[in-house]
Formats: sequence, structure tokens, C-alpha cells
Amino acid sequence: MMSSMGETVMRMGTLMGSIMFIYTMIQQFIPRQISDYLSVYMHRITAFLNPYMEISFDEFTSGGGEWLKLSKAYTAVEAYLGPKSSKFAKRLKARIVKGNKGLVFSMDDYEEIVDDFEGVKIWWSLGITVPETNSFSRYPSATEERRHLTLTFHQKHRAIVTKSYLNHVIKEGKASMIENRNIRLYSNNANQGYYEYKKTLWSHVEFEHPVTFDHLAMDPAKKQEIIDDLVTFSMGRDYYLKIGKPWKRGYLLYGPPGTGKSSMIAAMAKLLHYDIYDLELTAVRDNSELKKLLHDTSNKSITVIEDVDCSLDLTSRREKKKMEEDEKEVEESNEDISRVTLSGLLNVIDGLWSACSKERIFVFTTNYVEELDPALIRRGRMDKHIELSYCCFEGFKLFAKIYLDLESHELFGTIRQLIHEVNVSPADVAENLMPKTIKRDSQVCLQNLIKALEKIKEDGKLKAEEEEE
Ligand SMILES: Nc1ncnc2c1ncn2[C@@H]1O[C@H](COP(=O)(O)OP(=O)(O)OP(=O)(O)O)[C@@H](O)[C@H]1O
Repeated sequence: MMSSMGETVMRMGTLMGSIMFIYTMIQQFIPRQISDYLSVYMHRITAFLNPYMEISFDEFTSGGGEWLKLSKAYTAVEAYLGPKSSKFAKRLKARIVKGNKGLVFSMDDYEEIVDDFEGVKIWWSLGITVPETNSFSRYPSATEERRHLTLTFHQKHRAIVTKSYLNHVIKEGKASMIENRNIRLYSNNANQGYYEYKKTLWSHVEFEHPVTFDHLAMDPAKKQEIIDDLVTFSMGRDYYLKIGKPWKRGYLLYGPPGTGKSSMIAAMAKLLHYDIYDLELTAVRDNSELKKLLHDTSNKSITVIEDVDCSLDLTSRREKKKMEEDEKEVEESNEDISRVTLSGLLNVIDGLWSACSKERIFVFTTNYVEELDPALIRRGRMDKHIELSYCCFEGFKLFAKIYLDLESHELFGTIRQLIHEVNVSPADVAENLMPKTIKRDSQVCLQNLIKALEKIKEDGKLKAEEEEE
């Protein structure tokens, strides 16, 4: 059925081609006025005989002057067709695209594939045009052959194709582009490119942190609760629209050093496939620069302020300094100091502009939650407070499984007891359990950990005795 429809379209094309050929021949022997008059009818006849319509997407659009720029619509359609092409097209092109996880497939030139949308058949084909130009161009891209993707469909489906199908194609295509590209880690060390257009507020690297939620040692029920919360948020577009609130969520991660706050942020980004914007608040000059920076982040992203207590401390220290020194001196010494205030920060999280973006997550981390201003972390601003704490026996078992492939061992009992008695961070457990040599000797690794835990216990006792005295 599919191929017979394809053949029908092809036969139509051939018929139209023949009619146009005959018409062109006749045109040469008849006067101009009659030819113009006939051409109106020719279009009507061809439209009547051919019930199929075409929409095409050009690979390049004009970038001003002779420059051409890659069309966003074409790229999205190409991304949408990628998986279908690798499944159905007989000839494929494969290429490596910078920032993508693997090879990117697309259909080869003059290839055609069929798509089905709510029972409507749509044909996609990839064609090439070579621009006719005799002029010499300094910009080769303007004269090179250009590709275009064309979709053909029966005109009775015009409404469904133009209203629903194309929206679906662009949306899916963009989602697939995000899905397939590597996560990026941005930081606010301004990118000082030589050229003006290369200067950006954020610079980025590919984010290749291997940690996922599977690697995080924490209470399994709590872990699952966080995963569910994140997934529900990422699918909450309609919910946020319904309740009339911006589609954003704040997480406050707190706990002693080495309990996995940074690791959890990496796992969050991996789970949702969001970019991370690591905002170093102390490097931001003032509230208006902060606003610009936040404006410049993309949707589907996590903005992180690590050790937020330290960043905001700086503000109060500066204020004290201001009182101590005379105004002029302060101005000079403050040139390199951040003037970001708490209210400035609250404004960018909650202010009107925050409603202009979608799918944004804010994460603040701190080792000292009690020192934070309540206004900063009140529920609604930081929707979920997550405490990351000392290592429990479950956490140790996860490390033993990952590092040593051990489900159980006679030394597990001793370790369970010790972990119960001392406050030890997951980072310390991981560090002391990790094999020190390439050869993984489980017995030695477990004994190393026991020694470390016993030392922590001893140190704790000594400290307690000193305090008593
Ligand atoms: N809960 C955990 N699960 C698995 N690994 C952990 C956990 N906590 C810490 N680690 C390990 O310890 C190291 C340090 O952890 P991480 O930087 O995530 O902790 P942190 O809480 O952000 O520390 P800090 O407050 O000092 O920045 C990482 O290499 C990580 O692999």
C-alpha cells in the first residue's frame, strides 16, 4: 500500500513533467500575450490533475549579504527524520557532529522515506539545487549546491499537516537534538574571544562526568523520591501552565563536606539531560550582571550556586568594610569584589523575568544550612530541601558492590558496627575502600577501610576526652 501510494505520486510527477514539457515546446511558437494567458490555465490544470502538495525546507537561509546560515527548521526536520532514515532509507549518510554522542545518520541525496501521522501518509525526500551564478564569490558557501527536504502529501490533509504534523516534527526534532548531544557544563568566566561576536558571558566544556544516581550512596527510598520529583518536574509543562506558575524548581542540597552534593548535581543533569550552569557568584560584579547571566542560560538547564553561604558572606563582609573605610577607598578596593546582594539574587530567581524561561532548575549547596538567610531557602523558592548525610551501611554496600563486586563478606559485620558508631562521609568511605593497586584484593581493601574507621573512632574519643577536661 505504502509503495503504491509512492508510485502514484511518482506517476503524477511524470505526467506533470510531460505536460509542462509539451507546454514549453508550444510556447516557442505562439505570441507572448497568448502564452501568458495560457500559463494561467496551465497552472490551474496541473493543480487540478495533481492533488498532491509540497512543502520544502531549505538547508540554508540568507544570513545577510552573501553569507548563508544553516536553517534551524531544516536542522530540526533532519533530526526528526534521523531515526526514521536509519530504519527505512536504503542509502544513508553518516557523519560525526561536534558535541554529539555518536554518529549522526541522515538519508542520502535523492532518497525518499514515508512517514505516518495519525493515519496520514507523508513522503519526505532530499533534493539538491545548484544555484546558477556566473559571478565570482569570496564566500564559497553562497554558490555551492544546496540541499532541501521536501514533504509531499495529499491536499485533503493540508490542515492536519500544516497545523499539527509540522509542529510535531519540529518539536520532536528539537527534543532529539538535545537528547543526542552531550551535556554542557557552563561557567561564568566570560569567554573573551578576539572577535566581538565571539564574546560570551558563559564559557562551556562538554560535561563527561560518569556519575549517575546508580552510583550515589544514600538511603534508597530517599534517592527514589528525588528521582521521581525530578522526572515529574520535567514532565510538568501542562501542570505549571494550569496553576499559572513559571516552570522552575529549586533544590537546596545541604550536608557536611564529601557527602555527595556535587555528585548529586551531576546525576540530576545526567538523568534529565540538562546543561549545567555553574554560577560563581563571587565573580559576578553586580545585580545587573547577574540578571544578564541568568538571561543568557538556556531552557532545560540546572543553574548551580555551590557553597551559597560563602558567596553571600562576601556581601556582609563588604558592607562591614564599607563602614570602616572612607568612601573613595572603598570604591577603589571594591572594583574586583562582587556587589551582588541577597535581594538581587532573590529577584533573579523569583522576579518577573524568571517566567520567560522554561524547565529551569536552581540548585544551591551549602555545608552550613543554619547560616543561610531564611528568605533565600524558604519553601517555594527552594522547593525541596535535601539533606545529604554521613555514610550508612547501605552506602558502604553500594561502594563494595561497585568497587569490589562484593555482595557480602565476613568483614561486613565489623564494618556495619563501625559505620554505625562513627560519622564518616561517603567520600571518606569511598576513598579508603578503593583498591590501591590495579589488582583488586577485597580482603585488603576491607581491612584498609576498617583501619580508617577505627582511627576516626579513636580520634573522636580523644577529642571528646579533651573537651571534658
Ligand atoms: N553519597 C555519595 N555517593 C557516592 N559517592 C560519593 C557520595 N558522596 C561523596 N562521594 C564521593 O566523594 C567525592 C566527593 O564528593 P562530592 O564532591 O560530591 O561531595 P560534596 O558534598 O559536594 O563535597 P563538598 O561539600 O566538599 O563540595 C566524589 O568523588 C564522590 O565520588
